Amino acid sequence: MIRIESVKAGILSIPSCLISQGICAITGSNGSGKTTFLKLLSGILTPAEGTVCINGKEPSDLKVGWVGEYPDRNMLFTRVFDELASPLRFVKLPCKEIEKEVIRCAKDLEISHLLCRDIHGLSGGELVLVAFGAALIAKPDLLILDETDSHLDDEFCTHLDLIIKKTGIGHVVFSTHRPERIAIADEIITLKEGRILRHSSLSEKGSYAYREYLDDPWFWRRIYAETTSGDFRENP
Ligand SMILES: Nc1ncnc2c1ncn2[C@@H]1O[C@H](COP(=O)(O)OP(=O)(O)OP(=O)(O)O)[C@@H](O)[C@H]1O
Repeated sequence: MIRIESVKAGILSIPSCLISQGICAITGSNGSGKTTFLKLLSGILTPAEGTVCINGKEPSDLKVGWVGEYPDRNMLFTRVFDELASPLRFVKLPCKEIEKEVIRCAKDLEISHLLCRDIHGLSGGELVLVAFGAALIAKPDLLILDETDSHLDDEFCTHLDLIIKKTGIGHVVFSTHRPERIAIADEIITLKEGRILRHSSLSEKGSYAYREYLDDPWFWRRIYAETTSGDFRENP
């Protein structure tokens, strides 16, 4: 559970907010505070007032994975293998174990063929997968995706969604400008000028009759199930 109480941080002003375990989408127009909100959850930004508590701990005490819109800007190594291995090398895991974990991670993400490649020659989608792998390999308590889907096509997003669903990470929080991406979310927070305009949850099934469909996760799951062979069919 993520618990935000009486927080003021940058543009954000949030009296109270609870986010259950699962996948949470953050939406809102440009400059509404989405990245600031994600920075607050990750511990990159400390609130000027109030508290943020995730599973009973402060964000700085958690393992957080972060994948941004331009993942190569945060990559430290040239070879894909080394980038994936870096979080494990930093915690001084034995070499044999690191190699095993990197190979497993690459296989899960279907990027084994990229392990020996230079990151500078990768496509945007491939870069996202490598950044995603480097975030996942450390088994984070919280995975944050900041507009990671901005430059990805639908098929690629579906691939990422299935991986996200399989990770079993307690909290995944992502920001997006693409309404259909809400299909994967269990909760949606819509920000406006640093305030929470709406906070919807899948557990409120049937409560959307008078709301805008674009904010309704059930609406997008139904569309998703009707238009793909994805594995969210059981939900709508
Ligand atoms: N370090 C900072 N110093 C001053 N203002 C900031 C800082 N970081 C963000 N802001 C401002 O806070 C507001 C919200 O920014 P933020 O990046 O959180 O919005 P966003 O919803 O992610 O926007 P976008 O969709 O355009 O990426 C913006 O007006 C931005 O200029």
